Amino acid sequence: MGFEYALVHLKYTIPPAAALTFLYRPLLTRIDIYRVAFLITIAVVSTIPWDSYLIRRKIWTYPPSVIVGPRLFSIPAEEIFFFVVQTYNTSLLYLLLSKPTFHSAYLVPPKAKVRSIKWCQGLGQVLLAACVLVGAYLIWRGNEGTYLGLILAWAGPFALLLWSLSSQLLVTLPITSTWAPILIPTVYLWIVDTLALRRGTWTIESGTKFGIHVWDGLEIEEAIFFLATNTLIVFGQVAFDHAVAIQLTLPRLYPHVSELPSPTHLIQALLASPAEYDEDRVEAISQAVKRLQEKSRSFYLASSTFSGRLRIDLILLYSFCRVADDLVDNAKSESAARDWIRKLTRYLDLTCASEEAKIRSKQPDAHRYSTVNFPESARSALHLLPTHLLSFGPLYDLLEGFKTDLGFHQQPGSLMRTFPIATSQDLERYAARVAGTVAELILELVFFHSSSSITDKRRGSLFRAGGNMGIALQYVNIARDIATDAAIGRVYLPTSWLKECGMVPQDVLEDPNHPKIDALRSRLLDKAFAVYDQARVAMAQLPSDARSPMRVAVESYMEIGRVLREKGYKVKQGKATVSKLRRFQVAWKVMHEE
Ligand SMILES: CC(C)=CCC/C(C)=C/CC/C(C)=C/CC/C(C)=C/[C@@H]1[C@@H](COP(=O)(O)OP(=O)(O)O)[C@]1(C)CC/C=C(\C)CC/C=C(\C)CCC=C(C)C
Repeated sequence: MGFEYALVHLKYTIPPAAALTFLYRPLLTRIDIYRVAFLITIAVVSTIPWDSYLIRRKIWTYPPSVIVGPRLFSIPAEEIFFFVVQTYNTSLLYLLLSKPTFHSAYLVPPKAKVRSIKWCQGLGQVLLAACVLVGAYLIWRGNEGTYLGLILAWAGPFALLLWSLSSQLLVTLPITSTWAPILIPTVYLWIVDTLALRRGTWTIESGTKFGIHVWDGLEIEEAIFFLATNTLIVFGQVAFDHAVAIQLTLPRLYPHVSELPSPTHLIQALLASPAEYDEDRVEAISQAVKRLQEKSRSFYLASSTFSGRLRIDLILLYSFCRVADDLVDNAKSESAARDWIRKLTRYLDLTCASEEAKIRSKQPDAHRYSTVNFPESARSALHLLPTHLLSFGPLYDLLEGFKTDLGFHQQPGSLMRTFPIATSQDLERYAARVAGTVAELILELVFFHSSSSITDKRRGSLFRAGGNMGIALQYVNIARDIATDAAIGRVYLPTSWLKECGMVPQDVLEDPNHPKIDALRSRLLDKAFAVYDQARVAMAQLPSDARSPMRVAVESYMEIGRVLREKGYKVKQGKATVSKLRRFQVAWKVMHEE
């Protein structure tokens, strides 16, 4: 009896497990626990017969003096623990690194890459099938190829199966979701293995190995073993994400998705023919994520903390708001902008009419109308707005808010500009319309998708607080954009505030960085933080599954306001920016506060 193998765990496998648990804990959901437990079970069950065979054939051995004693099918308890802890560590690293990845966007290959992806998929299948055959041959031949043969013949079929089911994602996902979680633990375990072999904690017997070393002390078979097992774990996790993404993204095929889908349902989803997918929906979701990633780093980061269908619907809501705002903002003239608002209103009218008539088959009139009246790049954002879950009131109010922006346009033939934000009340009304409404829409999605029930009274108070929070965010937005808004002839600082400093809106257009304007920016930020401080208390009443992600969304935007209050902040494309590291720190702090 000895503790040498147990010490390997104490020194090298348990500390990373503890560190990864600490890092991932605030993001951990029930489905994460389920998937890790599921994979550990498969790893243990599939490895026991194989490992037991290896030990009985004395391909690898453990001197009795290094293990505590208990064995299962000849496998020391420490070894069984190894299967568990390795699967746990690699899975958690995968979950951590792939958190920002939105798997729904990868279900259909980009049209330009279809051929090269198909080629990679085929090549992968050929290589993995070749591994299985080579493995079988080496076992049949016996002697020094036996250990490698046993690794290839055991891991190869699992890898081939998982690759065949999920290569579409494995080929297209960012390497942070594939190669990184495979290679980081593999190299780490190579180092641990080298140390253990050198100390004699476990021994690979000669006669069944090639005797080739990757580096001094690391047998080629051991290197391949750890690479193969980590590959299987990551392939398994990707296949899980793939199956869940198919279910979540395609409500027509999967109207109801269980929070913890059974293995049968997961396999059925993976086996569903891609020909059945709603390709337009997948394509539109990919466009929406791209739009979010390009246009709002704060909400993009926040979106990765939401899960399930709520995450998809929030991204679709963002996409609609962004497209509508851009159509109006980028219009060449006031009348063109007014025309976009009229068209957007008409589109909502038609959608609302079909919603009321319970025509869910893609609202034919609205669809036809958008095809004729909107640019192609905007259409999918309109079509996929989850109107069946939203009230139309806030959507119309949002468009009403955009009308305020039209007040800034210069009248044709006149040098005079008008400035519609005359008082603090005008500012508040404007912010309530363009951002309070957005908060209401977000909350409707949260309430719909949440698993916990919530009373009407609480809903009402959350809507009120949410509306105020939207106002706070909009104040921050205005404080950040004083210079960029001035460049397009807009001044959202109330004219009455400017007057108190002896200024008129025209002065802001001419010199948006004037010291007096800095003072007004501070005044606006004080107002923003006062509203935020009051509204924030209500966030504790949000459904528990959405509470932290909602806090991340709010805090990462309010952080822009905190940056603006600091001297010498960094400006990118005319706007104050929050560094990536700082945004992560904010999200991290919020998630840990729970
Ligand atoms: C996580 C995720 C994907 C969230 C989606 C959030 C969403 C739907 C945002 C809509 C953004 C948008 C384009 C709206 C159009 C009107 C507009 C411009 C509003 C301003 C947003 C700023 O976006 P951005 O900086 O990209 O804009 P510009 O570059 O200046 O064009 C706003 C500042 C409004 C944002 C308001 C909210 C997100 C509401 C916040 C309130 C809550 C989350 C509720 C909190 C709940 C309680 C109970 C307090």
